[in-house]
Amino acid sequence: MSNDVLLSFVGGFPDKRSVCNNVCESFYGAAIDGCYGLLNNYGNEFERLHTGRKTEEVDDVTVLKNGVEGNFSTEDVMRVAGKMFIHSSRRSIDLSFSGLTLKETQDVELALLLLAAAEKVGYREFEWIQAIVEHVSKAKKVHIIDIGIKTGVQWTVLMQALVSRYECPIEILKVTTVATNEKRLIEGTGKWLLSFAQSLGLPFSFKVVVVSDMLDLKENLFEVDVGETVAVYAATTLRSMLVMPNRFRTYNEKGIRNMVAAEGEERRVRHVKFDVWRAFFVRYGMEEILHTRYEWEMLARQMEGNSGAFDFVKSVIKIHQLQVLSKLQDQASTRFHPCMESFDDYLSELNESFNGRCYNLSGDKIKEFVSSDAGTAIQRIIYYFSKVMKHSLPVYKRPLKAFRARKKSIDLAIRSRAQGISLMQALATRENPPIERLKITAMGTTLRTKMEQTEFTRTKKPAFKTQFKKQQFYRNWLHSGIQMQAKITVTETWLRKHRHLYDGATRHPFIRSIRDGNIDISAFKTWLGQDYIFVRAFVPFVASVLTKAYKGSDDANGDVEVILGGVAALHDEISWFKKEAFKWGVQLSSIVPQKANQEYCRFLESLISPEVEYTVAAVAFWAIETIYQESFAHCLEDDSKTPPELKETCQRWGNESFGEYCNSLRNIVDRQLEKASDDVITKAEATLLRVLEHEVDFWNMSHGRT
Ligand SMILES: Cc1ncc(CN)c(N)n1
Repeated sequence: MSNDVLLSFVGGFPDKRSVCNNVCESFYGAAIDGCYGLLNNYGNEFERLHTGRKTEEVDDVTVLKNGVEGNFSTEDVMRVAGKMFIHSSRRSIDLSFSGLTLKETQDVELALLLLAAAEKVGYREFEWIQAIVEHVSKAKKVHIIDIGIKTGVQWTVLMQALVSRYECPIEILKVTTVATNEKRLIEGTGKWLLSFAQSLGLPFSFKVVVVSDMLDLKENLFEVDVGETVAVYAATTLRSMLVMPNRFRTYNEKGIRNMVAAEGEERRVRHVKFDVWRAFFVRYGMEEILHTRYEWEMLARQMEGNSGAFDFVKSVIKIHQLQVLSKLQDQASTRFHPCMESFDDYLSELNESFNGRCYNLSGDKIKEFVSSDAGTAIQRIIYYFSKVMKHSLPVYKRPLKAFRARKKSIDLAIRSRAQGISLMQALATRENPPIERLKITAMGTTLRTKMEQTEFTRTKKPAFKTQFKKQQFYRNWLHSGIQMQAKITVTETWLRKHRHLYDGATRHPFIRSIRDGNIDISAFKTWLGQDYIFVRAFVPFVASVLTKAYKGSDDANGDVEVILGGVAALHDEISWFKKEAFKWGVQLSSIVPQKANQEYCRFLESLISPEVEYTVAAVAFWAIETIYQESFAHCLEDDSKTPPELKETCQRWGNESFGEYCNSLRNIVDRQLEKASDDVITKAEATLLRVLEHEVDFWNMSHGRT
């Protein structure tokens, strides 16, 4: 098959792609992966579709029989089904007029079922991440080699799980990805992941290995350190290799042939039954995961709770098995390859492994399929697995969809806390477009109290394990609804959006010099004197906010009390400045306010005006206090080297109760913003930006910079 043909194969899904946009990208990609082996022999037909030549013949299934009456091979079945599948969104093909016999028609229908079911495999990504989570549960240094990273959103799930681990705190997560092109895009992914990891406090590193060709990949390109647990993830690789058939073949076919087809010396791997497939998956770096408790034990347990996840992961394997089977059947034509002689054994082993555990296909139904004489073995297995896959319920479907949604406001039904948290964090760190609101609706009748208690906040509990225990309740949950809302607040959105500026204000070199213990004391004294002047100007401003709160808020939420506390604390603060100035020999009465300070004080004064809305003034107040809180708290972190004589200063703003006070201010602000007009929200955001700029200027001034 030529490159072009493969390209045209990818391009053969235009309608569905345009409908589903990004959400379906992996979906169809996976379908392509999964069906590749089944479809890759039908290049001529796909080529015709792609190039526009003979497209009219699509409906003419008899043509596809190549005129060989009564000799409709598996290949023919898959070719017709593949074509119908691609065109199914445009128009249906009525097989009754195709010249196919009833049996041939049934075969095509079965194959169509398989293709339709294969679509579902796209959501496997998250299942595999979950498997990785299990696999690295004892590892302190985790190194993910992601061959073909995309948005990277799947790693947020892993990050969340790693930081939630109690027993075995994670030391570092490394992600290395491979790029042949799109390096810039990948670096963007890396930046985003880094900021996500930072938001979780997770040590993280991201590296891109650039190769001009996938075949150049060598182990030593990945800087694997001693003690690292490495997981290789290649969710999208196969798909991308469709446009590079030689690569695909190298990865795919050699493995298959070697394991199941080669004989004598050539045959290096001798496995039978499941081992064949396990070995096959080693080629994709998946064996370890699929072998673990997760695959064979934990997932089996889930099945008792009627989870579709089990079917789902299995189905991924089975799809690939089908590829092999179809190849084998083609190669051996009348009988299966020696290693597959026990094909019926294989089926009955499958039967055993599913029996009693598989939700929809347990017991009689399995027996019915597996032991019936209907059709050929391959038809039975196609039918069997397509049914299995039909019932798969990929639990991460919605979060993934939601993350990729370009909307600013997302409303979705979600079923577990783990997903909720990951999604929230992923959304919170998403830059384009910044999320404004996430509304989560949980449905249920049983476990109502449990659901109501579910906080969508960071948790120390391993979220992934509990998630599946709950699955047995899903069906009940769906009967009636209770609502929970986990909002992304306006302030959160702003801080995300203006992260750079915010970090500039809270991690300024002046602050870092305190934290690193190399502060120039004269700079500190400058700051002390200037800030005393600032705080004096701050008093009337805070008083004006208090007045506005009294007039402007319904006070049901105690705004006035919180702000009054702030006013009262300023009295103490001014006394502290005097004492501290005395200690450092700073003559407060002779301090002349510098330009940056003057401008900041003027800005404060402008906010005192009654024309400035309470909400706008409150935003400024919250931001001013919070920037100091975050800055000085940074100097008190465990690894800081803040000089002892400056600790008290840092404590003043960096202490926890000041932090709580800032949180109360933030709640006030968010409540106000919630009901504010667009105009006020716009003004408030502009005010926040101005505060951030003034703060940076203030640090610059103290630090001796202009
Ligand atoms: C410049 C400045 N910004 C904020 C704070 C904290 N009230 C302060 N004292 N000085």
